[in-house]
Amino acid sequence: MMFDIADLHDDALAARLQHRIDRKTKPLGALGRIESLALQIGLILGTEAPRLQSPQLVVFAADHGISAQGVSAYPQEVTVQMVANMLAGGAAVSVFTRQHGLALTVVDCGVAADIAAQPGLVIAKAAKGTADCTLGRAMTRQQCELAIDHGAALVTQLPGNVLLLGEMGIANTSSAAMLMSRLTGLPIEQCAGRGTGLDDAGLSRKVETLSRALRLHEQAREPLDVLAALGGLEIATMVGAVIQAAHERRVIVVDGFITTSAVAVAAALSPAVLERCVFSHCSAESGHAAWLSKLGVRALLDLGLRLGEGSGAALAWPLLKSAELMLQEMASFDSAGVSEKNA
Ligand SMILES: O=C(O)c1ccc[n+]([C@@H]2O[C@H](COP(=O)([O-])O)[C@@H](O)[C@H]2O)c1
Ligand SMILES: Cc1cc2nc[nH]c2cc1C
Repeated sequence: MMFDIADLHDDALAARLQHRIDRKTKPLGALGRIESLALQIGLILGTEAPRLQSPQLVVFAADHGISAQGVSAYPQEVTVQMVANMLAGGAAVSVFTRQHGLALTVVDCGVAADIAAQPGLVIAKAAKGTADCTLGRAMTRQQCELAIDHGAALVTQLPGNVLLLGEMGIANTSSAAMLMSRLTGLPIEQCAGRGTGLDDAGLSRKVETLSRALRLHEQAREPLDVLAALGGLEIATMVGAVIQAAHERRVIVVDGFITTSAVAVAAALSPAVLERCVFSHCSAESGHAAWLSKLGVRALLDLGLRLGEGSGAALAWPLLKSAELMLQEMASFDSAGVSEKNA
């Protein structure tokens, strides 16, 4: 697995892209964040005329041993039930990917139950769920590395140049919150949220449980150790997918709190990964805003979303498409014969 991702610094290309954007028929800067998005897409794809091709939304699914501690508002079997729903076309991510013509793949990275082979499903199971990390490591180092390899191998098989991240896993906001706390140094109270909808008592119990797990794994400090001790199989698989996609210079669309945890681990291994990431939205999960700001990034949307699945990434897709088409199709002051700004 390659962890050294080159940074995208290309001042000449950045200047050419910015010039193209500035010559479009609009007051300077008037398309706001769509302009910076177009610049970013051009830099990732390494061209003044970027084309987004064959966008792939991948949902990484797995179960979490820590769900036995009552840290989620829903039971573990919802993971496999929602995978079935996604494949049958009835989940939010199924609807939004269909709406926008995005390819949808669901990956069983470690769902406790076995799922029958079927179209749209990839089986890349490093284990049948993680162990309860309040009692020991969530994954062995071997399982964790196998999951990372699965994610990288999967991306090499996907067409196109855009990867949209989604995930499904009951209790995975617990893993993501612990990763956030350990990677950022923020106290767990600022990282853990209500997830699928815990009440106040449930949230207190979750914070107490996660504090205990963090104390048990006090020694885990290096990114891959932290991931193995506290992470999830879907998160580890996403880490591999993100690193591979960054290496191949794909545009990576990051969804909510859990997909951010995978990107944060990947960025801890190789910071230039972040230059390839577009953050679709700021999740309503309470730690997400602080994490985005710690990472030094800004999300496109703020819609109160807290679903996961890649639903936010799919909703943000038309904005990426508009940024691409702005560069491609919008006239310039010269081509349209529009008068320039007053001197
Ligand atoms: O993406 C988010 O920001 C997000 C926030 C809260 C919940 N989720 C989804 O809800 C599940 C995890 O919530 P929980 O309460 O079981 O830890 C998992 O399937 C996620 O996809 C996702
Ligand atoms: C119903 C349901 C759908 C989900 N999609 C992603 N996480 C989820 C959690 C639940 C509980």
